[in-house]
This record gives sequence, C-alpha cells and structure tokens, in this order.
Amino acid sequence: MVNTQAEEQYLQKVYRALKKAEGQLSETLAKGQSSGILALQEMAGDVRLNFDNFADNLDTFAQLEMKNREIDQLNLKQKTAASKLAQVRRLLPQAYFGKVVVDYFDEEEKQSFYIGVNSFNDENENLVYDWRSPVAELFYNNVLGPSAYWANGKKIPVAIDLRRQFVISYDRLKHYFDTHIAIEDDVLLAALGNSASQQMQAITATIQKEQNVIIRDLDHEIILVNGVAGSGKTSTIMQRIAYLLYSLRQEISVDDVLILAPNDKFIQYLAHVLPSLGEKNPRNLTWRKLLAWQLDQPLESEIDYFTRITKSEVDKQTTVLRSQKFAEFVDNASDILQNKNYFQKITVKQKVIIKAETIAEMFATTPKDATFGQRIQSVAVKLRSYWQRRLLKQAQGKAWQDRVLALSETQQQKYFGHLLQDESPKALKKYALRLLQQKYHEIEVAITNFSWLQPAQMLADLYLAYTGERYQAAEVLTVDEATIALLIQHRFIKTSPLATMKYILVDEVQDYTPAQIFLLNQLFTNARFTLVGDYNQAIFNSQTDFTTIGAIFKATKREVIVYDLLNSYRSSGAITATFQQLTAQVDFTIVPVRPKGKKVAVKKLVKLTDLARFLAIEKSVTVITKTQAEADYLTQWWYDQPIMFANENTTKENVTILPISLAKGLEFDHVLLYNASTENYTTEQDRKMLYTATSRGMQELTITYFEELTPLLQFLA
Ligand SMILES: Nc1ncnc2c1ncn2[C@@H]1O[C@H](COP(=O)(O)OP(=O)(O)OP(=O)(O)O)[C@@H](O)[C@H]1O
Repeated sequence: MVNTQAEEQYLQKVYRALKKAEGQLSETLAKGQSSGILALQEMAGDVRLNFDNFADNLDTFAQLEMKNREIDQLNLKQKTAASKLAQVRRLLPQAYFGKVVVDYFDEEEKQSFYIGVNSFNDENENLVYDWRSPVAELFYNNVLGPSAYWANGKKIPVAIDLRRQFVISYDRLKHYFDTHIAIEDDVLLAALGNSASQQMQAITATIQKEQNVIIRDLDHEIILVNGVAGSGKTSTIMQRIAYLLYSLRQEISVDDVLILAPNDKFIQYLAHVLPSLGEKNPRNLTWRKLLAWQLDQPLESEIDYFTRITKSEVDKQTTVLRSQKFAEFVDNASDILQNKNYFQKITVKQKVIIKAETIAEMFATTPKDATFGQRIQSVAVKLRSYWQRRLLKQAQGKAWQDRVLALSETQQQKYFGHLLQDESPKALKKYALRLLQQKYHEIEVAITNFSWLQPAQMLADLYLAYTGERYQAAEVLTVDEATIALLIQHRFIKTSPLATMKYILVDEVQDYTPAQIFLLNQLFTNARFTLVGDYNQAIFNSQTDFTTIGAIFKATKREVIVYDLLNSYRSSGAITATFQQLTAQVDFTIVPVRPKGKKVAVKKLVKLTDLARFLAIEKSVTVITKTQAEADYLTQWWYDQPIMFANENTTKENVTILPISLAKGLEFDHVLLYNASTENYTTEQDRKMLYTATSRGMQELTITYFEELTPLLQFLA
C-alpha cells in the first residue's frame, strides 16, 4: 500500500508537470508565431528600403541583416519549443513504463529512475529518463542485485534493488508489478494481446533482454541476427536505429543510416515506428531500388522480380550471376578488362562529338602497370581536359564569337545572366566559351557519368571468361544482372557515394544472393551492418545461409557477431508449436511467449464453395496462398461470389488474399492457409513456405486443403 501511494503521488507529480509544460510550451509557440509575423511585417514596413546611394545601401542592408538575425533566433526558439512540446505530448498518455532503484554503493540514498519513451525534466529534477539513456539499460537487463552500466566510457558498478513495470493511462496508474514478484511479464503479455494493425508498433516498453543486447550493441562491426519467426527481428532493428540516433547523436545523423527492406509494402508497414519514437525515418530502400538508383537505369519491376524468385527453377546463367565465386571473379577481373576495348562514342543529337577511337587512344597512353580502375579514372581526367581544350579552341574562333554578338538581349540574359558588358576579344572569348559549355552541357555530363564506357559488354566478357559460354542479356536489366553491373561500376568505374554511409540495417537477409551480400560488403566499406533474417523463411530461389553470409564479411577481415533469437512473440502457443514442427532442424526449440490460445483448425475443402461458406462466418481473415497466380485467381473468385454473410457488418473487404511472398514479414490476427494439399506442398522449399505462412498468424490459424493434406503437415491430422 505504501508503495502504491508513493507511486500514485509520483505519477500525479509528473503528470501535473507535463500538463504545465504543455501549456507553457504551447503558449511560447503561439507567442513566437505572432512575434514572427510581427518581425516580418516590420521588415516589410519599418525597414525603409533605401537604395539611393552607397551609404543608404549599407544602412538598409545592416537593418535587413539585423531583422534576419532576429527571425533566425526566433525560428530556433520555435523549433526547440515545438520539439519539446512533441516530447511532452508523447509522454502524456504514458509518462513512463519502468523504474529501477539503484544502489551506487555510496553513502547517498538509493536512486530511483523512471524510464519513458523520452526524457522529461522539471526545473532541476529529471522526472523521466529516456529509454535509451545509459542508466535505462539496467531496466532492460532484467536482473536484480549486482549489475553495472556504461556511461561516458566508464563502467559504473551498482546493485539493483527494484525493477518495476507500470501500466499507466494519462494520470491513472492502472497497474504495476515488480519483476521479482511476478514471474510472468503481464505488460508484455498485454502488449502481445493487441490485435494486428496495418503498421508496425514500437516495442519500447517491453523490449526483452535478448533484444536489448542487439539494440545497444555498439561494439561489433557486423551484427548478424538469426531469429525465428516472430522473434522481433524487425522490431529490434527499428528500436536499434532509434537507439543509435540518440546515443551517437554527435557522430551520426539520420542521413548516415540506410534500411534495406524486402518490398515496398513492408516499407509502408515500418514507416510509422521511428516517427512514433520522435525520430525521422532514414532512407528506406528495397535492394532493387538501391540498384536502380545507383546505376541510374530502369530495372525489371518488383512484380517481375518476385515472379522470378518464386519459381522453382533457376537458369544456369542466373545461378552464375548470383554466386559468390562469380562476384569474386568480377572483383578481381582487372587484368581481363585491361586487354579489351570498352569505349563508345559520345554523341549529341546523333552527331558524334568524341569518337570511341579517341578515347581508346587515351586509354592506351595510361600506365600499363596501373589497375583497370585507375586507368579508367585517368582516362576520365584526360577526356575532361581534352574536351576543355576543344571548347577553348572553338571559343577563340570567329564563328562562335560572332554568335555571341548576334545574341538577342533575352538570349544574353539566358546564357550569361546579364547583358554583354564588354566586347573586347578577350571578353568575347570568355562569352563564347560559356555559350559552348552550355550548348554542349550533355558532353560534360556524359564524361562525368562515364557514358563512354560499355559496362554491359564488360559483364558479357567476364561471364564468357568465367564460364566459357556466351552471355545472353535480358531485355530489361534484371536485379541479378544489375547486382554484377553495380559491382563492376563500383569497382572499376566510379566509387559509389554510398560508401560514406555509417549504419546499414538489412531485413530478411536470408533472401539475398551471395553476390548481393558480396556487393553489400564492397559498397559499404565504412558502414556497420545489422543483418537480420531467418533461414527457415528462405522461401525464394535467391537465398544465402548464415554461415556463408558471415564468411563473406569475414573474408575482408570484418568482425562478425552472430546472435540467435529463439523466443517468439507474435503467435499464440498453438500456432508457434505448428511452425516449430516445420523447421528443418530437429534439435532446435522455439520458445512461445504467448499462451496456447485457440487450437489450429484443419479443414478439408471439397469445392471452393466450402471455403466461401467458411469465410462468410468469419469477421476478418487473411487468406495466404502459395503463389501470386493462386492469389489472383482466388481474389477474382471471391469478388464474383454471391455471399450471404453471417454478420451484417462483414463485407468482402474483411477478407484479404495474399501470396506468401508478400505476406512475409507481416502479421495478421487470423490466417487461413489456402490449399495445403499434397499436390501443392512437398519439397524442402515448400516446408519453408509453410513455416513462413503459418507464422504470420497471431491468434488463429486455419489450414485448408483439397483431397489430401500435405505430408509436411500430417502432424496436425
Ligand atoms: N519485446 C517485445 N515486446 C512486445 N512485442 C514484441 C516484442 N518483440 C516482438 N514483439 C511483437 O512480435 C511481433 C513480431 O515481431 P517482428 O515482426 O519484429 O518479428 P520478426 O522476427 O521480424 O518476424 P518475422 O521474421 O516472422 O517476420 C510483432 O507484433 C512485435 O510487435
């Protein structure tokens, strides 16, 4: 009781302080806005714009400058107030979720730290500590007794006397409990009990110990997380980004971080997490988009790529392009490329401006003992100065100088930004040069972009050298071709500007090919990686196992740490037990965190109308199919069906139909697996598909089949 009263009082104190701060900050903002408008009005009215003479000019500029500075300061004040107000508003619904009482082994009283999604100070007291602050680590470590944490590079030994969790709604303390009293984590279970939403939610209040280690790991360059379905891999990387942006705020900004996500739908799914934690979203790309952006070329569409990677067979050429061996071969192909001619002419409007032979001659004059990449860079320099010389020569000639003199006033403004002021031969030469530079701007761009090279030909030659077979280029560059094309570009033509990125976070890493992992390692030499995935979910024909992923990084002397996550948070115990049985490893146990829940239902369908009857009584269900074609067929069928819904609020929109490839990474309350029949699921790859599909379900899982249930799910029969 004493505890409860003290906690109630503390909450009231913090809540009052938050409300007060909200009021004050809102007022500051409103005032700031009106004084901002006032300052602008003054600037327009009071500052007399007098440009009559030199002295007046100076005076007017000085006044404008002063006003500008005032406005800048006001803006800064406004920005700070707005960001503080956002922090306060984030805390109002739940001021904090945790508390640790820490003994510093000194004479002083033990200290209590309340942990929330932000920090909050009232005058000189820290009422709430940010979940990312050093001391908050003690809360997540979830131990009582002797412990330690790191702050400012120093290890601080402490003892933890108490670890408390709270359920708070605004000024109401609904519930709290201490870890050493409750074995079960009520707060976690309550959080997990929530229904699936369209967007991923932050897990700040209930981050678990094994996840916290990954979130806060600043020591390792390459972090590889092998986590079972629903173990919080995606949640962990989102929390980790928020943690990095906070802890390393002096060293990195959001522009130094890149997330590589599996598909566009998934990017939408993540979009809300970081803003809800008060952080901006970093650049978020799919692998395909990264390639298209870096190569500045159109690539096969996302749908085409997914269609290709879900096929059961992979052609020989693609297999080579995806292999680590071929990527290594390309990386070391300097000598092969040296002996060939990859130059092409530079043209403008189909007129040849620089001949391929001219470029080849320049290449021939570069040092033979330099690498291919160095020689190409040297050609680029030569080309630029050759082009400058050519323009200069033309500018000296009468023809271009006459053109300058013939320009109308509007054209003079357009090309030079002012009218011709001097018509001396020297000035005319300068004007002519500027005119030429603008007229032939495309040439400069072509030189800078290395458009005088033929990387596609390099790819074809390297393939031939590696396999002894001719290369068959696809009509539109495929993702697999583009991966090698970017490797060639980065290695021999131009270093990617991405090389400056500091943190790369890759989700669903098991779906990357060895060549893609190889390129990731080459592209981001200065970056630290967090790669998360689950080999049991490697359902595509593009995939790499974790040992190979680790080895690719280790081969370049990068230190790799592997974390395993075995606790599964998403699905009910019954669903978790189902996908546990679908893992390839026998000695491997997935730990369900949620209670058992509803039994997994298995239903035989004779006709599709049986399915219609079942869907008509369900409030909301996500139907997962094996292929896109099956999903398309079923969607068409569903919308053509006359259905009598059991509940008048239910509509056809309550049923979502998705192929496994797109359901990946997402979660749904009730999953219905369509057509788990023997004819549909037999192979090892199919087993992974079943694992992936079933693990999307949170509360309910219904498995349907025609004729005979696949042997892979016989354990449910
Ligand atoms: N510590 C946690 N507290 C509360 N919820 C959690 C926690 N960890 C994970 N979850 C929840 O579990 C679900 C699965 O998390 P997440 O999608 O991050 O897992 P995953 O390992 O990426 O899954 P998968 O590989 O199966 O797609 C989400 O609903 C997430 O909010």
